[in-house]
Amino acid sequence: MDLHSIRIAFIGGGNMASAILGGLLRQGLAPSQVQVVEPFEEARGRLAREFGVTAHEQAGDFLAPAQLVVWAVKPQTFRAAAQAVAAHTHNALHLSVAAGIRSDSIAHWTGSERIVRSMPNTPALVGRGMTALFARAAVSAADRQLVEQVLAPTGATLWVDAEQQLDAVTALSGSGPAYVFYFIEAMARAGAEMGLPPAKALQLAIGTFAGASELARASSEPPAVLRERVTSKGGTTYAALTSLQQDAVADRFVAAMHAACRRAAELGDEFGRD
Ligand SMILES: NC(=O)C1=CN([C@@H]2O[C@H](COP(=O)(O)OP(=O)(O)OC[C@H]3O[C@@H](n4cnc5c(N)ncnc54)[C@H](OP(=O)(O)O)[C@@H]3O)[C@@H](O)[C@H]2O)C=CC1
Ligand SMILES: O=C(O)[C@@H]1CCC=N1
Repeated sequence: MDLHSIRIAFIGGGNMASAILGGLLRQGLAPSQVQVVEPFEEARGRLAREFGVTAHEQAGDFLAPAQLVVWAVKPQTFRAAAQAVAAHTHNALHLSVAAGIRSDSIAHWTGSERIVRSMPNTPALVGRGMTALFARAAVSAADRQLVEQVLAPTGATLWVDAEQQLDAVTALSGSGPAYVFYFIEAMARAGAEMGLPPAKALQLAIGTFAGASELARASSEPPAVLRERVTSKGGTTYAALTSLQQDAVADRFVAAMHAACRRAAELGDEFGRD
C-alpha cells in the first residue's frame, strides 16, 4: 500500500489522532484521503480548521474504502465506538493507540485479525515521540511497514514480541512525559523558592531536561556514569542525591510506575471484550 493513495479512517479525533494525522499531512498525504469519526462538535471544527479533513459525528458507509483504521478513542469508549464502526469497515488493517485494550478484544469487536496495537506518547506532537508496537500473527510484513511509515513523522518506533509488554511500555514511555513534566514543575518551583524569577527557573529546568536527555542519547556511557560525573565529592549534587536517597525517591518512583502498569492491565479487563 502506498501512502499517497491509501485511505485512512481515524476513530476519535483528539490529542493522539491529531499528532498522527498532523504528521501524515506533513508527509504529503491529502486531507481527502482521511475520514474522521469524532462525536465532539468542537473537536470536529478544530480538525477541519487545522487539517482540512472531514470529520463525521457518527460512523457510516463513508468508512468502507478505508484500508487503515486508526483507533484513537479512550479505552472506556473503545467498545461502543467499535460496535458502531465495525459494520462499515472491510478488510482493513487496524491500528490502535488505546491503553490497555487487548488485541483479542479488538479482533472480537471488529471481526478482523489484522491488528497492530501501539503505545505512543505526546512528544509525537513535535515529531519526538516514542511508539512501541505489537502485531497479531495475521499482520503481514507489508502491514508492519505501512504502520511504521504512518508513524514515522511522529518520532521513533520499536516492536515488542509479547503483547503484555505494552502495559510496561504504557507505564514507561506512554505516561512518561507526565513524569518528566512533574519533575520540571518541581525543579522550577524549587528554583523560584530559592530566589530565581519563576520564568527563568522554568527555562533552566526545561533546558536541563532537554540537554541531559541529549547527552544520555549521544553518550556511550550508561546514565549512572553520567550522573556520577555531575556528582563532585562533597559537592552540591552529592547533597541533593543524598537527600533523595534518604527519602527513597527512586523506590517510590518505581512503585508509581508499577501502579501505572497495573492500571493498564486493569483497563484491559474492565473495558475489554465481554
Ligand atoms: N494522551 C496521551 O498521552 C496518550 C494517550 N494514549 C491513548 O490514546 C487514546 C486517545 O487519547 P487522547 O487522544 O489523549 O484522548 P482524547 O480525549 O483527546 O481523544 C479521544 C477522542 O475520541 C472521541 N470519542 C469518544 N467516543 C467516540 C466514539 N464513539 N467514536 C469516535 N470518537 C469518540 C472523544 O470525544 P469526546 O471528548 O466527545 O468523548 C475524543 O475527542 C486513549 O485510548 C489513550 O489511552 C496513548 C498514548 C499516550
Ligand atoms: O494516562 C493514560 O491512561 C494514557 C495512556 C498513556 C498516557 N496517557
